[in-house]
This record gives sequence, C-alpha cells and structure tokens, in this order.
Amino acid sequence: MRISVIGCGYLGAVHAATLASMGHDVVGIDTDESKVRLLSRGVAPFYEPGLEELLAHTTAQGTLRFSRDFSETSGADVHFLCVGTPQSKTGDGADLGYLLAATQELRRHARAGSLVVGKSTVPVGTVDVLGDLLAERGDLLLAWNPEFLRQGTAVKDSLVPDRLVYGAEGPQEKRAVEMLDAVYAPLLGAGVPRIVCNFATAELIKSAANAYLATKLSFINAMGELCDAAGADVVALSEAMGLDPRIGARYLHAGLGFGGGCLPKDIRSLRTQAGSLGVTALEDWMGSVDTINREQRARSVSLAADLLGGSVAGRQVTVLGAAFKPDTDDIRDSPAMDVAMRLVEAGAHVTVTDPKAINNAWLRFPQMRFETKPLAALDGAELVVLATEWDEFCRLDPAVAGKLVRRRLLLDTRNALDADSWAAEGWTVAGLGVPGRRPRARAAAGQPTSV
Ligand SMILES: NC(=O)C1=CN([C@@H]2O[C@H](COP(=O)(O)OP(=O)(O)OC[C@H]3O[C@@H](n4cnc5c(N)ncnc54)[C@H](O)[C@@H]3O)[C@@H](O)[C@H]2O)C=CC1
Ligand SMILES: O=C(O)[C@H]1O[C@H](OP(=O)(O)OP(=O)(O)OC[C@H]2O[C@@H](n3ccc(=O)[nH]c3=O)[C@H](O)[C@@H]2O)[C@H](O)[C@@H](O)[C@@H]1O
Repeated sequence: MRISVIGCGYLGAVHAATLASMGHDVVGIDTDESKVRLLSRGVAPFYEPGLEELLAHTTAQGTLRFSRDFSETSGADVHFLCVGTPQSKTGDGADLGYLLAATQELRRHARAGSLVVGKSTVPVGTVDVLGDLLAERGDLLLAWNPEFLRQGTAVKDSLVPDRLVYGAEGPQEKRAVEMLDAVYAPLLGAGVPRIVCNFATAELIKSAANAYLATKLSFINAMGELCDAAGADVVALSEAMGLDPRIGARYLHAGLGFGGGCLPKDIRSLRTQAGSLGVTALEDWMGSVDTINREQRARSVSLAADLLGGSVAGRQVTVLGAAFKPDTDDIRDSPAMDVAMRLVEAGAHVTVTDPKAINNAWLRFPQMRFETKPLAALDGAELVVLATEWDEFCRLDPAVAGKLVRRRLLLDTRNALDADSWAAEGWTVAGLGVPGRRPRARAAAGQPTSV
C-alpha cells in the first residue's frame, strides 16, 4: 500500500521504516528540516537499536523516502499521524497543537477515500475533534491505532507487537478495518491479536496501559520506601512477588523510578482527563503515582548527601547515565538528569557520562561536565551514582573503578549492580529500598577509601 507517516520522531521514524520493510511504499513527513535531511540519507536522527540498518535498507531500495512537503501525502491510501503530544507548557494536560496543525495540513492534501489513522497518544475525545476537522472534506476516513512500542526495543516491538488496537466506528468502520488489516497483513498473518473498538476505547486503552505500568512502578517504589523504614529488602521482595504469574516480574524493578517522553506526561494527562470528567478516584490515584515517582529522585539526592556526611556541596560526584533508560539517547524527563541537576543545585561538582545521550544532554545542561568514557568520568570522584543501568556500567570492574576514584562510595539508584562484588573491592554500596546496603551516614562519610 502507499502510506504516509506524519511526524518522524522516536515513534514515526520507526513506524515508517518498519512499514517500508513490510513491503509498503512509504513517505515520511516532518517539519524538522535537519531530521528529514538525515532520514533521507538513511541515517537515524536519534539512537534506536536496529533502526539505522532498517532505514539504510529501505531508503536505498526506494520503498521509504522523507520530505517536509505535505503535498507528498496526496498519493497515499493511508496516513499515520505520529506527531508529538507533549505535556502542555501551562498545565498537566496534553498539548494537541502539533496534532491539530498536522491534521489541518493533511486535510488539504489527502486524496478522497484515503484513511487518516492516529497513532499519537491523546486524551479521550480527541478523535472526535479531529473527526470534526476532517468532516469539512467529507470524503476522508478516520481510525485510531494507538502504539505500544518502547524506545530501545522499538523495531522489534513494531515488527512483533503484543497486540494491534483499531478504534473505528460509524459507517466507515468496515472499510477502515479492511484498510488497516491490509497495512498490517504480515503481522496479522503471524498471529498478532487485533482488537477493534470504538474511538474512546482505543484512546483509553493506550492511556490505561501506560498508567498501569506507571502504577506498578510507583507501587514497588512505595514498597521500597517501606522496606527502608522496616529494614526489609525490596529487591528480594520484588523478586518473590514477580514469581507469582498473576503479578509478573516486569515493571517491578524498584529504584529511581520512571521518566521519558511518555509515562510521566501520560499519567498527568490521564489525571487531568479524569478530573475534568469527575472521576476523582482515578484523578487522585494518578496524582499519587506521580508524587511517589518524583519523590524517588529527591530520596536519591538525600541519600547521596547522607553518604557524603550530610551534604554534597563542594564534592565531586560522577553520575553514570543521562538517558531516561538504557538503549536510548532520549533525555526527556530523564530521572538521571534530574538527579544530576539536583546535585548541582546542592553545590556538587557533577560529571555525567552516558554511552549515547551526551550530545543531547550537554547543550541543555551547561552546569555540569560531560565525559564520553566512563573510566574518565570516574577520575577523582568522591561519590559514584548509577542512574541509568546501561550494560556498559553494569559490567564496570569495581577494582578498576576503585583505583580511579578518591572515595569508594557507590549509590546504585537502579539496584542494578552486584553489590557484593563491589563491596568485596572495598566499596560502600547504597541503594533505594535496600537498607541492609545503606551505611549509617556518618560511618560512610568517615571512611575515605582513596588509594
Ligand atoms: N516515543 C515512543 O516510544 C512512543 C510515543 N508515542 C506517542 O507518539 C507521539 C510522538 O512521540 P515521539 O515520536 O516520542 O515524539 P517526537 O518529539 O520524537 O516526534 C514528533 C515529531 O513530530 C514532528 N512534527 C511536529 N509537528 C509536526 C507537523 N505539524 N507536521 C509534521 N511533523 C511534525 C516533530 O518535528 C518530531 O520529529 C506522542 O503522542 C507519544 O506519546 C506512543 C508510543 C511510543
Ligand atoms: O507510550 C509510550 O511512549 C511508551 O511508554 C513506555 O515505553 P518507554 O517510555 O519507551 O519506556 P519503558 O521501557 O516503559 O520505561 C519507562 C521508565 O520506567 C523505568 N522502569 C522500567 C521498568 C522497571 O522495572 N523499572 C523502571 O524504573 C525505566 O527506567 C524508564 O525510565 C511503555 O512501556 C510503552 O509501551 C509505550 O508505548
């Protein structure tokens, strides 16, 4: 099929490339000139494992191209809207400005009978607003097809998704479903489940999925706080809970909490939606999930101060990680950068290292020093904070690291390192929800371990 993908960021570029790899003829449209230039050369404008290979292949064989010119959408049978829906600058709700602008532009160029499909994450009721916009044409179809891919595994998640959701309704429903089935024929043929529902349900399925993941994360982090107070160990607790198949081990990894361009803004948007529809229980719930998550960042910084004898002021602190999670260069609402910034504000001299996200971080955070190599970043550190659990950091040799730092103090905010092997090399290791590993503040500060 001939397909246009509007908005070629973390979602749209992957969607365009995977559709082209399935044999469709795809044009990606974006307003960002530099992004279009890179993508047109088969180069990924951000780090996403497997994307560059897919882009290089599909652009070279001519099934994928990119443009800033919306008139290029006129040849397509199906248009996917993949533009951003960030948190509004003035509140907790979603900013739909990009989506409305893209839809208006598409309305001018889409050919009669083509299907407009939303993939961006939106508040419930948005599809009706877009439907009204498109109704002025009267000859376009509309459907909603929310996306569940994760950054870092986006290519695999797109090629082997857990499910496909189609929001379709009214007289256009049958035709819209047929067209989406044709787009996703290889996936449906491989047995991927497909759920067809009305617009509001499709919108809410997406919001509910992210809210549930966030809930699970804040639940285990709240339990971690209780573990700290009670002398229990959240790592063992979550392992035991996760072995119950009704609960499951995923999204039960306690630590610094969630960030990124989606979960935080999506729970705030859902909170706002629940509030405006009078569903106060959900509104309060989402508020608590958000508060618990934010507090993990503050708790990490206060633990860092404890480890350094009460204050980080004037101390050299190395933060391992800038990205909001491993395997991405994305620093949107990154817990790692939030912690690094709070440490700077508390007077620490902070060095940050990350395998992929330094380019994104250094322009936005001139207050800190950046190093591309972790060993260089460790040089002279009085405290090391693991904030993003990249494999490269988890494989660090504690003996080698110990020779570089001034003091062997490690705060593993992701509970990701093998604390015993670090302790065996003379490191004092602390984490969130693992009070057994948490030293008394004064004792830790009183034992400099420089070599
Ligand atoms: N990043 C992810 O893993 C996922 C994102 N989503 C949702 O997908 C949407 C997009 O998210 P991301 O790709 O992360 O955002 P992004 O910010 O990386 O990409 C958005 C792109 O849209 C472009 N754009 C903005 N206005 C435009 C317009 N009028 N016409 C054409 N292009 C325009 C921007 O230049 C940018 O390249 C959001 O609603 C998000 O919640 C859903 C699932 C996964
Ligand atoms: O709507 C979206 O954009 C996407 O949001 C999330 O995907 P993503 O933001 O890429 O990242 P996740 O892998 O879900 O991680 C989110 C955050 O939770 C944290 N996390 C995750 C798992 C865990 O056990 N513990 C934990 O702290 C991660 O470090 C990260 O900061 C969802 O997982 C996707 O299904 C969804 O499509």
